[in-house]
Amino acid sequence: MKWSEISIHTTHEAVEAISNILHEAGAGGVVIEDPFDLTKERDTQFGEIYELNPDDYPEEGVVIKAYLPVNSFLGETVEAIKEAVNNLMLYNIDVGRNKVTISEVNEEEWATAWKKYYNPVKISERFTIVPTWETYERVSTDELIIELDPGMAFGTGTHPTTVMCIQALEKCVQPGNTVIDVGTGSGILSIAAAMLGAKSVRALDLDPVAVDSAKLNVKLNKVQHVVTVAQNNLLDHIDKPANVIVANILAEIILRFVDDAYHLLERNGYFITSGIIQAKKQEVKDGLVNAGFTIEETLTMEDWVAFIARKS
Ligand SMILES: C[S@@+](CC[C@H](N)C(=O)[O-])C[C@H]1O[C@@H](n2cnc3c(N)ncnc32)[C@H](O)[C@@H]1O
Repeated sequence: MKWSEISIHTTHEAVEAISNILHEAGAGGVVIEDPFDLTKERDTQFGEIYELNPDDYPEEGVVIKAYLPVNSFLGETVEAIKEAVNNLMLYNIDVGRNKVTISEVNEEEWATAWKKYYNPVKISERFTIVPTWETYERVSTDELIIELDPGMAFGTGTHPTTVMCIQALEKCVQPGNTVIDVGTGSGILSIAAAMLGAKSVRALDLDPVAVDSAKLNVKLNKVQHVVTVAQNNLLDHIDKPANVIVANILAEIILRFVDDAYHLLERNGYFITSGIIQAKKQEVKDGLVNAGFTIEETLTMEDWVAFIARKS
């Protein structure tokens, strides 16, 4: 298996939390390079003093390194790590420089390197995701094919959190529905909703890279007459009601807008939430129920959880 090294330059204060995030993201081994180690008295069990190479250590702060398997959702894993580290600021943890670098495959190569691990994949009853650079023959007449060039945005379609959202959309979206996709990334969920017959879909993301990528993929799949893509923070300033709201974002972020989602939904509307790790399952469930939702279904895949909640 091929590994990619992720390195995060941060503070002593954030070491434990970031190490946990890396472990949760599936990192194989975490290495901490702390300049304090250079000045510590050290000797081996045989009494020899051994030396560390100062070039391996940062002048200030700490560098945490971890190794991630190179697979079709390496991009998503790195994005999710960055997002989780940024979120530490919400808990008043000083993350310092918070400089994230990826090596082994460098950043430019990385944009294309993962392509060879990314093939057409059937991810639900009806949907198959096909990378733009692959040719694919439709297997059955009712198969829905999403062509995708995720670039550097999250959403190759193969990540468990995305797969569960698409499966949930298949159950919830009725022809003629209006849909809002919060944190659209590559636009994949909005495209899926349009292909399921939604009459209008709003695809929102805070990250301009995601907005550009979603616009490109929406055109590629010829659903631009249904899907509008815009830069937006969660549901801020959105006032048109919807039948379905879908959000594949981290638990902490979902909890910030459950009330907004409840108010924007039509009666009997669905709120599909994903991106939730097992440890946060109960907290999100409580948040949804407290806002007034009924949990219709809980989906799980690997260590991830998704909810289909309904406004009655
Ligand atoms: C895990 S990705 C999901 C991408 C895609 N929807 C999928 O399911 O594959 C989460 C996305 O949420 C976006 N995001 C994070 N915080 C946000 C916010 N406050 N408002 C809007 N989008 C946000 C990120 O930029 C990222 O593209």
